[in-house]
Amino acid sequence: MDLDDVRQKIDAIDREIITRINERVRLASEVARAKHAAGLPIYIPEREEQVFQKLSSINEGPLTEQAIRHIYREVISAMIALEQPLKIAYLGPEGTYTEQAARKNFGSSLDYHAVPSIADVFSEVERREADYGVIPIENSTGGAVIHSLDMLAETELKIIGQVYLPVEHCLLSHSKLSEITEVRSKDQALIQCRDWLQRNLPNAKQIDCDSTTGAVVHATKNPGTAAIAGEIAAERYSIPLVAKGIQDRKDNETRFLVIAPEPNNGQTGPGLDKTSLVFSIHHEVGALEKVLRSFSTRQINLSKIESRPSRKKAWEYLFFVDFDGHWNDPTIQEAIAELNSSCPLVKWLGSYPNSR
Ligand SMILES: C=C(O[C@@H]1C=C(C(=O)O)C=C[C@H]1O)C(=O)O
Repeated sequence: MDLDDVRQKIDAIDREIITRINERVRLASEVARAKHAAGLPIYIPEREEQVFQKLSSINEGPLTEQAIRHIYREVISAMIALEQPLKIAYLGPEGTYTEQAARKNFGSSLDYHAVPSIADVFSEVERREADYGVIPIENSTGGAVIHSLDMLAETELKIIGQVYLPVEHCLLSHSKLSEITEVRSKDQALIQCRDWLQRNLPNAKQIDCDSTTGAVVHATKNPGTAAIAGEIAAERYSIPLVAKGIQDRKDNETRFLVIAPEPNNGQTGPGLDKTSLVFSIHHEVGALEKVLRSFSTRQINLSKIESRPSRKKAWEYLFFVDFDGHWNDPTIQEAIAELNSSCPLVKWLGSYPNSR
């Protein structure tokens, strides 16, 4: 192989790619401006998912579907940033898994803003200080993030997207494993590493912190202490990795939600959307079963149900469900009409692309 020859070919292809990418950006900008003039949002999750789906169907490799998504995610992110400086509020501080999820969803060109609590993410978007918010909602090992569920029941904001992020926890410390007497992290991370901690640090004190990053900052200053956090935090705070992949399940994943002032306008397509809903029931025999039957008789697949105290009256509950399909699907509207006739509360939380 003549190296120079191949490199010349690569250079020519690069010229062509840059021209074509800029052509694509110009066209998307035109769409964006038209949307802006019509008072519509520039960022349309369901349209992006359609683009990603189309790309995977035409991709013949060797690049993977995921690699193609990453590349296009960045192209779209850069176009949006050219047109409008969208601001994304996320549960911080910088370096949290929620920041990784936000960047995975919106790409690296937007304006990211860390806030100290889940409630602050909601209020930033409610006050229009941020265009979108990103919050954790559930982990495959540790379960629900109850604070997020409680906030969703109260807010007028809508869920417009979801992000799944594989979560690999690391033990970070300036001390050796045998010298560690205290481990700090966010409660969910401690729960996800419960068995590992029991086996490897049975005598260490476990302390719950507001964020994994907060725990890392503490560990950088206090010998004998360790933090559980992601590898990114280790790099950012220059603290050694004592152990990697310490979560009890290798397939540990967290699901995050993107929240916005307005719901998505359109559907992604048949079988490609998910809907979240919260409802309450009367204290009657079979009330919950009746609701579930409204879904099952119509072949609507429930992917999750979670109950929480209503926080209005003792021993009254709210039920959070996720199911396949879009709020505007006629079959789903039929099921909702049944719920409305028997439930004191039925609140749509949003419909969004059911992408991984
Ligand atoms: C250009 C559009 O807007 C944005 C950019 C997209 C793109 O570059 O493909 C897709 C969806 C939107 O987030 C559009 O709605 O078509």
